[in-house]
Amino acid sequence: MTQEDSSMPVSHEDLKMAVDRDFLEVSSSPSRKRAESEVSRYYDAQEPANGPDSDLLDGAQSLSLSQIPDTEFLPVNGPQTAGESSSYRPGASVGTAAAPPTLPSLQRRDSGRGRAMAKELPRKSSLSMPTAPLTFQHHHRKGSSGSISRIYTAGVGGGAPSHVRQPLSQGFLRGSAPPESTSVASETLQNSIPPFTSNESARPGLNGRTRSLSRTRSLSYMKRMEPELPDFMVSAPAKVIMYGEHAVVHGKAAIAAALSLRSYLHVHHLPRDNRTVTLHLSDIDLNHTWDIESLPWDFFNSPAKKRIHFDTVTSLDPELLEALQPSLAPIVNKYHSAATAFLYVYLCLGSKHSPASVFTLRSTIPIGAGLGSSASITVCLSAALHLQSGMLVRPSAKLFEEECVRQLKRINDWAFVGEMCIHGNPSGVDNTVATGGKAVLFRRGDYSKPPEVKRLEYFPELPLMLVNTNQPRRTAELVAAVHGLRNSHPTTCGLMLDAIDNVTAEAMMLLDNKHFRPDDSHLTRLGELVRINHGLLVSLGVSHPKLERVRQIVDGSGIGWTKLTGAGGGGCAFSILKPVQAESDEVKKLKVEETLKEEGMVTYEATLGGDGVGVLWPAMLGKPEERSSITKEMFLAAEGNDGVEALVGVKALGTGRLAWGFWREWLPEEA
Ligand SMILES: Nc1ncnc2c1ncn2[C@@H]1O[C@H](COP(=O)(O)OP(=O)(O)OP(=O)(O)O)[C@@H](O)[C@H]1O
Ligand SMILES: C[C@@](O)(CCO)CC(=O)[O-]
Repeated sequence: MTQEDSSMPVSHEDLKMAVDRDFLEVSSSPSRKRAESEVSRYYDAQEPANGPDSDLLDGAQSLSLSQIPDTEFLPVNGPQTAGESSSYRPGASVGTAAAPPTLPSLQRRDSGRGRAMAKELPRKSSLSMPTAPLTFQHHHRKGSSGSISRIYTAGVGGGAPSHVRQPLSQGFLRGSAPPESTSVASETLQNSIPPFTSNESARPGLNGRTRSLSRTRSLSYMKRMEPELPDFMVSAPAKVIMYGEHAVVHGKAAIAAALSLRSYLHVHHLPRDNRTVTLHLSDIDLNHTWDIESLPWDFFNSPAKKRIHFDTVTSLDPELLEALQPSLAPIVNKYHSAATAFLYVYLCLGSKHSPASVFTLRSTIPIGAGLGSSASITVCLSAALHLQSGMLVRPSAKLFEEECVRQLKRINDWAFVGEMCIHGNPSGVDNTVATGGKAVLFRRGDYSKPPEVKRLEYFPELPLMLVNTNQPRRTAELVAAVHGLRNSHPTTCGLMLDAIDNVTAEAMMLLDNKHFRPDDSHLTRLGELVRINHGLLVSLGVSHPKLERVRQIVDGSGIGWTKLTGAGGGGCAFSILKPVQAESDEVKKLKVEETLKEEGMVTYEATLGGDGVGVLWPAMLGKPEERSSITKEMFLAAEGNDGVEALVGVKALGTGRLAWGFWREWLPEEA
C-alpha cells in the first residue's frame, strides 16, 4: 500500500474485506494487526471535524496477556542483554516499594506484507504501580513500504504529551481514563506466576537479539493460567410501550420508555486452557456448556457468511440458523430461543479464539409479560460479547458523545439480531429502549435502513400503575396474528394502524412538551389517548380477558385509564392514574390494588425513563481500597429480585459501593 492509499478514506467494504481475510481467524497473527490497522483507519475516516489529535487523550487501558502474541519483546530503550532480561520479573513490582520510577517498555513488533507496525505494551508488572500512571503516546511513522503506521508507546510516570489514540475499538477518549481493570489482572498474575530464576540462560531472539528463556516460559505459563479478562457485569432495563405497539411493526411510530426493572449478566472468564463457553440463564433453568472448538466457526466465519461488529444486520440468515441446530439440539427448554440468540450472536462476533467464559443471567423482569424481557437480555448479551472482544470502549466521562452514540448503536444493532432470533419479526423498539434507556419516539419505516429514534427530552414523571396479569403469551405469535389480520383485512386494518399512529402523534405533542403539567387537563388527554389506543389493540385481536378484567377493575373504579402494553395476549397493562384529590381517591386505589391481588395479578411501581445498558467492570463490590469480587456463585445465591438488586443493582450507583457505568448517549457530560 502506498502512502497516498493510506490517506484515502476507508470504506466499510474495504474494512469488511480486510476483516473477511483474516481478522477473526487468527487472533494474534500479523494479519490481525493489518485488519486492526484497517479498522483504525476506518475510525479515522469518521473522526469529528475538529481533528483527531485534539480529541484524543491518555486512555491507559489494560491489555490482556492474550493480546500479547508469542513474538519478540524488545526494550524500547535499546537492545536487551541477558543480564537485563533476568531482572525483569512480572509481578515482582506489584505492591513493592522497590519498583523503579520508570521501566523500559516492551514493544511488540509485527511485520507483514512490507508494512511495519509496532505497538508498545504496558508490562503487566508495571500496571498496578500506584504512583506511576501509564501514559500512551501516539505517533505516525512511515513503514518500509512508505505506508503510515501508528506506534503506541507506553511508559510509566513520564511526562509524555497526551494526545493519545488507542488502537482498534479503544475509541476516542477525552481526559485520562482510569485503568480500572489493571489491578485485578495484576493480582491474578501475582498469584499465578512462578518466580524467574536469574541464572537461566538467554538465547538469541528471532532477530538476533537475546531474550531470556525463563521469560519466554513464564509468559507462556501465565498466558495459560491467567483468564484473558477480569470478570465483569452488564445490565439493561425493561421497557413500557406507552403508545403504538404492533403498529410500530408496520412502520408506524411508537413511544416507549425504560422501566426500572432490569436484567443482569455476569461474565466469568476461565483459564485459557479451558476451551468451553457456558450459558446459564438461571430464571429459565437453562444451563449449557459448549466446547468452543466444536461450534460451527468455519461456516460462520466463511467469507460469504462473515459478519463483523460494524455490520447492520436486518435479517437472519436461514443457513446460519440451520448450522446452529446441532449445537442447540441438546437444549430442551421451552424458552430455548434465548440460547439461539446467544449462539447466533456469539458465532457472528467471535472466533475459535474467543475467551473461555461463563455467562450467567438473572433478570428482575417478568418473562413474556410485555415488558421487553427478551430485549433486555439480548442487549446484555450483545454488550458483553462486544466488551469481551474489545470492540467497545467502556463508558466514561471522557468518551465523546459521537463515540457514545457509536458504541450504543453497535450494541443495539446486535441486540436486534438476538431479538430476531427470539421474536421473528421485531420492530427494534424494545432493544432500542433497553440500549439507550430514557424515553423515545421510534419509527422504522424501511427495515433496510436504521430506525428513526427521537429522545423525548421533556418526558414527564407520570403517575403510573403497572399490572401483570400473569397470563403467559408469546410476542412472536401475537405479531404474526396481526400480520395475518392485516393480510385478510388490508383496508380496515390499515386504517386501524393509521389511527394508532395518530394517537401516538398526539401523545407525542404532550409528552415532549416542557409545559406539560401532570395535574391538569394534559393528563386527562393522555389518559384518553391511552384508552383509545387500547380499544384499537382490542380490535386488532391482541387483548385477553384478563387484560379486560384489569381495565374493568381500574377504569371501572374511576381512578385512571388503562391500556395493555407490549404484545398483549396477556402479560402487562398499565394505567395512568388520575391525581388524588380526596381521601376517598386514596381508598379507591387501595381497594383496586387489593382486588387485583385477589385475582392473582401483581402490581408494580413503575419508574420510567431510567438508564439504558450499563457496565460494571470489573465485577467488584466496595470502595476501591476494600474491593471484593462478585463471583457467579454469589450472584446466583442472591435471593429473589430484591437480593439481586441488593447485591449488584444499578441503584447502588452513587453509594460508592458499586461503580456501574453507562453510555449516556444524550447526556455524555453526566457519564
Ligand atoms: N430472564 C430470562 N432468561 C432467559 N430467557 C429470557 C429471559 N427473559 C426473556 N427471555 C427470552 O425471551 C423470550 C420471551 O420473549 P417475549 O418477546 O415473548 O417476551 P417479552 O420480551 O417479555 O415481551 P414483549 O416483547 O412483548 O415486551 C423467552 O422465550 C426467552 O427465550
Ligand atoms: C408487539 C411489539 O410492537 C412490541 C413488543 O414489545 C413488537 C415489536 O415492536 O417488535
